Amino acid sequence: DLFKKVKETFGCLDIVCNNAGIGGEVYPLWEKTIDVNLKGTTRGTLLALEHMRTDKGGKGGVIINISSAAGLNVNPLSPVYSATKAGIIALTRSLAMNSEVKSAGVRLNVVCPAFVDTDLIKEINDDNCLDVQKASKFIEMIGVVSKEVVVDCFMELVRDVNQNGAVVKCSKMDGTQYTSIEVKPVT
Ligand SMILES: NC(=O)c1ccc[n+]([C@@H]2O[C@H](COP(=O)([O-])OP(=O)(O)OC[C@H]3O[C@@H](n4cnc5c(N)ncnc54)[C@H](O)[C@@H]3O)[C@@H](O)[C@H]2O)c1
Ligand SMILES: CCCCC/C=C\C=C\[C@H](O)C/C=C\C/C=C\CCCC(=O)O
Repeated sequence: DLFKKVKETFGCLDIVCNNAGIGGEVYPLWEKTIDVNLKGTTRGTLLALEHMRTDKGGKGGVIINISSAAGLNVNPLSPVYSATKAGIIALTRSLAMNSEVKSAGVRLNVVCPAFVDTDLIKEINDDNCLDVQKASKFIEMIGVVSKEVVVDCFMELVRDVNQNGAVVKCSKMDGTQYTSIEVKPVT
């Protein structure tokens, strides 16, 4: 598998980004959206952890998952997509706050971009959006950030060893913001 090959080639696996994602709101595409976005990211995260945890022979590291502002806010035009992205935030934060994962030297953070200048928003259609006309107006209102803004945010979360469980939103309108969600400590 890919992670094994990385370890053989470079000696360890220390940075993983789960980025793959699609939009799809009609049957059977909405089920594929859950499979790719939520199940794919979950599978990638759990597998990466197995290879990175110091208590399992890894050297520690950081996992960055790509969610969306649609996972933080509501998105009436693509509710299934939005649900998958909310799930990614919950998965990432929960694992980041797990004491065994923390002790094993792995950090997990999540990036939540609003609209970004990529193929995903160029391909908005009746299959992945409940109202394409409204979506175009919505995108115009929210604005579109460049890929570089998202990459900068990603790199900051990789480099800053103090960041664990961070949820960072980047949007044209509000810039890059660390969100704060109350955590009730589990005893
Ligand atoms: N573009 C945006 O406005 C925006 C905003 C917020 C979050 N995101 C998220 O950013 C991530 C990247 O998307 P993007 O905007 O670059 O769009 P994109 O369509 O350009 O890229 C998506 C990538 O996912 C890959 N992919 C899709 N299904 C896959 C599968 N089953 N297995 C492996 N790879 C698969 C594609 O090959 C493609 O490279 C996604 O998770 C997306 O939800 C995008
Ligand atoms: C609107 C239809 C989107 C269809 C799915 C395709 C692309 C999705 C791209 C992004 O992930 C959507 C991101 C953000 C939109 C949702 C909410 C915006 C909230 C803005 C804010 O909180 O500042």
